[in-house]
Amino acid sequence: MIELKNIHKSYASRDKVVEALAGVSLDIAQGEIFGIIGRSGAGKSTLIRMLNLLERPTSGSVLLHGQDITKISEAALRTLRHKIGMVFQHFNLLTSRTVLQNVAFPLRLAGMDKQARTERALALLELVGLQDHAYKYPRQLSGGQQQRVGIARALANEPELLLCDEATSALDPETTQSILNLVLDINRRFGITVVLITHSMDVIRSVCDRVAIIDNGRIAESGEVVEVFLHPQHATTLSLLSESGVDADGWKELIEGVPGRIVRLTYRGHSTARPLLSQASRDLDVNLSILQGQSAKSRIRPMGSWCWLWMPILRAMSHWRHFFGIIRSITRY
Ligand SMILES: Nc1ncnc2c1ncn2[C@@H]1O[C@H](COP(=O)(O)OP(=O)(O)OP(=O)(O)O)[C@@H](O)[C@H]1O
Repeated sequence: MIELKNIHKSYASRDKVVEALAGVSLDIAQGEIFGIIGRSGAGKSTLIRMLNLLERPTSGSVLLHGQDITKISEAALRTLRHKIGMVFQHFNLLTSRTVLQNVAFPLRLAGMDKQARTERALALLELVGLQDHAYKYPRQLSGGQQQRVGIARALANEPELLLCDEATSALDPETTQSILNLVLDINRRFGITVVLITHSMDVIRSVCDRVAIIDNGRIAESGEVVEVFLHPQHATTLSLLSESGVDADGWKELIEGVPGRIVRLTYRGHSTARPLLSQASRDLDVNLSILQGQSAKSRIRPMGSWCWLWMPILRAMSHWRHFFGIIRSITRY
């Protein structure tokens, strides 16, 4: 649905040029929730703003359904933006307008008559669970409620793409989860493609199908969330994972001084809950010891597990593969 091709973006400030994006290429599929994560200053906001051309690339192309939107007229771009909703970190609501007026605002800009836009805004408020707050002002709502208003407003023109720019960063963990559940629900019910940027791997794990890690204006790595969590490659990914409690690099210390073979097994999906290791130990007659392991959940399904095993006697790896069948990977150290 969206293709970014070799995007560069430079900003000239008084004494130097900052290269915010240095050759970013990405594909985002229709109907998926795509997460972009990186440290502060990595280029996330610049990147997400390329998708509706709030920022224009210095070079490179942005293709939406195959059309390069950097080349379309301003009038065509205005029409296109109606089909792209955006949710902001600090909600960006009009403080002097009621909740209902805030949600109806984009409909007014699109020329819808008053009765129709009031009906649609009320339906949207019901969708986000705020039907009883229509005539309040933003200041009378909690942060989480204000973000629900922001989401209802972003959905007003029935967008096919929803951009979430740090939409949960100003919220506490419980409210964050309820907003993420709402985003997931909207994605499932209406098939809206969602691109979200965040600092948090927990946000990525909770809702995203795929993720790109951005570092210093470049894509450090990208892929299915499960794969990136189970097989992180880049130092930034490892440190972001470690901050969210996934010590994906801890095995290096474990290996030092341990005699025998060490293998790392990863498996995913429903096999996560099966007693695979004890079964394997019995059936293959090997002794093993678990040095470290973890299992985690992504979106609504179990994401998978990994563990490092110490095995004084290690049978042929092919036996293991045959035995588990569903094992994702076996790495031998
Ligand atoms: N309008 C601008 N003028 C000059 N430099 C800019 C501008 N916008 C962004 N930058 C610079 O580009 C780089 C990337 O900024 P960007 O806001 O995209 O990062 P970010 O990953 O979203 O950071 P944060 O998580 O802190 O919001 C930074 O070095 C930033 O200072």
